[in-house]
Amino acid sequence: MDKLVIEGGKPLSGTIVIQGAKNAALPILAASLLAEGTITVDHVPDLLDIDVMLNILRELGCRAEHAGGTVVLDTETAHTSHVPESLMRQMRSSIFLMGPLLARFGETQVYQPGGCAIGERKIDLHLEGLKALGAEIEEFGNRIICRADKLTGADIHLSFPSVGATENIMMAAVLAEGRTTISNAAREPEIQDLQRFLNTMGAKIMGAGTDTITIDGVQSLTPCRYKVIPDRIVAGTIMVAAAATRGQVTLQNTQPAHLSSLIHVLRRAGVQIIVDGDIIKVGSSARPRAVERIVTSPYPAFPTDLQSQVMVLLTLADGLSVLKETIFEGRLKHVDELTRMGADIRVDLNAAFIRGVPRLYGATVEATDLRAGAALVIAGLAAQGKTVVEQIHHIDRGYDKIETMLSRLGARIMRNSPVPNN
Ligand SMILES: CC(=O)N[C@H]1[C@@H](OP(=O)(O)OP(=O)(O)OC[C@H]2O[C@@H](n3ccc(=O)[nH]c3=O)[C@H](O)[C@@H]2O)O[C@H](CO)[C@@H](O)[C@@H]1O
Ligand SMILES: C=C(OP(=O)(O)O)C(=O)O
Repeated sequence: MDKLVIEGGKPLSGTIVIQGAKNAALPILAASLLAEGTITVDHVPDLLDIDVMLNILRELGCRAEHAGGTVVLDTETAHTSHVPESLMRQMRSSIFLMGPLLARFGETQVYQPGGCAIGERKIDLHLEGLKALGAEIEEFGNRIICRADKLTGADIHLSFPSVGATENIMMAAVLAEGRTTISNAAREPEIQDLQRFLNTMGAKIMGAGTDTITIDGVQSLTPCRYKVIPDRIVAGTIMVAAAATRGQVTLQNTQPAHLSSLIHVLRRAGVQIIVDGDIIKVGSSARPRAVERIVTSPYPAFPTDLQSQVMVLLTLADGLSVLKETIFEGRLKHVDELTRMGADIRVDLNAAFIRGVPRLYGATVEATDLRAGAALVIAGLAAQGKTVVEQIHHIDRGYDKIETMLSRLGARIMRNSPVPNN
């Protein structure tokens, strides 16, 4: 099992180019099945989850290559709509295959998806949406069979603006007959990216980024070349790491508008942030200030995917901060690990009360999920002494060689080996 070894206490400094977004690339790769031919997707990060998605697509009969950040995918040869259980269980995003496979083959057999243990993560809204479009769905334990001779547009109201359900319904509705309207849709930037990708292939979708998305069904889609948006969560992770180590970092290839809620929180904590086009400069030399109340909520509010990273900054702040997690009921597992590093955090239901301490101390800690792992890496960078982060396959799901990225910013971090003395 790989580990990250970090010698903390060195401010991050330098310039970094932000990778393409995992959460945009994954649905885009699944949606490629809706067109038959060669699709090229640029700026696809080199991640475990992307490998799993490409393996599933290969298993379905597609040809897929991923080199130099570009995926070339031939979907014409896809010949089955059955996804093996072992692959489904490797990540949550395998569920994105359901909508496109149903639309293309008129039937699909999938399984309950896997993924990080951050909460129950039901898929009822995905299934209800597909049923509204005309699918018949049968569940046999973990196994789900969806069939539809024909998909027909429908008005679908989501009781919660689920990102994945919005995307799955969009993908299924693209080739349906007539108009589909999704109300209370999720508004995340990755949904806008999916709309742009599908429209580039000839779909007629409007409204992504608002809470009402309208999809006018078309007969077929044409393969295209497309570039994925920058990863706002990776950018946010680096911004917090820069602030927590009291460093100076310039981030290139960002979309600052996607990071407004984080920028607001960091400024409240006293971190200097300069935005210039697609560049964000983050600088901090003093102890951060506590932030009274941060609540994770659907976009454009503060993202759950940055909750654990920001918590690390607040463990070092002057005063008492409160951070409330409202999206996933099991996403505070990093608290115990941060406590091992000297943090003073009390959890009451879904709220963390964080009393800042002057410093954290290196320890051996375990990544319990993707973003919790990223948070522990930030804690290790800011801490005094050596930190070992275990179970880092979680981190590899979402960060393209995190140790290389951080080493370029001067961090003393190595995979599986003693840290260098730079
Ligand atoms: C690949 C991807 O894009 N992942 C992101 C996506 O996950 P994902 O698409 O899984 O997140 P959702 O927005 O669907 O889930 C949010 C909440 O809705 C609940 N829910 C969801 C679907 C459903 O059918 N029934 C139901 O009850 C979930 O249990 C959770 O409590 O959005 C999350 C919330 O911003 C992010 O943390 C993930 O990084
Ligand atoms: C929870 C996340 O991803 P997934 O939905 O793929 O598990 C994440 O990116 O933080």
